[in-house]
Amino acid sequence: MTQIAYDMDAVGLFLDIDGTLLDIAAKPHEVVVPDELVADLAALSKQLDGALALVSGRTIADIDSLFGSLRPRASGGHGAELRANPGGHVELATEPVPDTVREELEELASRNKGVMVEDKGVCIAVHYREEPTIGTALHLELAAILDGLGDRTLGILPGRLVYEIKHVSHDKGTAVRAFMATPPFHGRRPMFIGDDVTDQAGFAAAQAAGGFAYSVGRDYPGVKRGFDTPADVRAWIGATVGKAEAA
Ligand SMILES: O=P(O)(O)OC[C@H]1O[C@H](O[C@H]2O[C@H](CO)[C@@H](O)[C@H](O)[C@H]2O)[C@H](O)[C@@H](O)[C@@H]1O
Repeated sequence: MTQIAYDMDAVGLFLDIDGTLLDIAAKPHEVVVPDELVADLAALSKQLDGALALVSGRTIADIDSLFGSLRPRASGGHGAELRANPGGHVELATEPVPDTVREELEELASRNKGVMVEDKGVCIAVHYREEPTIGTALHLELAAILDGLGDRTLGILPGRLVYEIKHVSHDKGTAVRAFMATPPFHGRRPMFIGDDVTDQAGFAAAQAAGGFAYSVGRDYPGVKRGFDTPADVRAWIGATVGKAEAA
């Protein structure tokens, strides 16, 4: 199901990855990126004069490892990394998470079965997909770690059976604003498509700039449910590209 009937010509498109473009997998490296999706994203980016960016909690290096030749405009690490031009320089908007935090998280994972730490440098994901029932207790432990270190620049962002330890100064909203300030996005209407709590800053930034927000598979206040599944998003991208090619 797709609820988007907007003329894409003047849009700057921001796409989340996990749960939006890609089906959720048991482990981060087990996601499947269809070849057709890579080709369709390249065609759609061209159709939008380059005004398409992937905006993810993953690092840009990880995005590149998944999307092969695409090397898209992108933000990684929840706004901490920005690549303004395809295949270009990756700018870091924040410092890496301090080693003291990293060490505490590794120690926590070592004594909690089912907790997996994904160290992304600028942020750290603490996954608990293998033990979904421990979410509340894990959040309390993470909050205690950050309180103990007294570092108010870091916060906890909940995602899909994951807590992201990240700098509070940057998120998907800061990434959208940074892209919208420069070509080829400047002067277009932002459209953000995402599925997760972590996408809410992106939804809000797009709407605040006079644009659109569409959710995938879940409802968020003030956001239109655009799609039921990532397969629907992929089909919509394919159809949008197809329509342009047929015109
Ligand atoms: O902002 P996104 O592009 O949606 O990325 C969010 C996080 O995605 C990955 O974790 C999530 O997807 C995994 C694969 O489906 C799944 O196994 C995990 O449970 C999810 O939390 C990624 O590992 C994180 O680094 C991203 O922040």
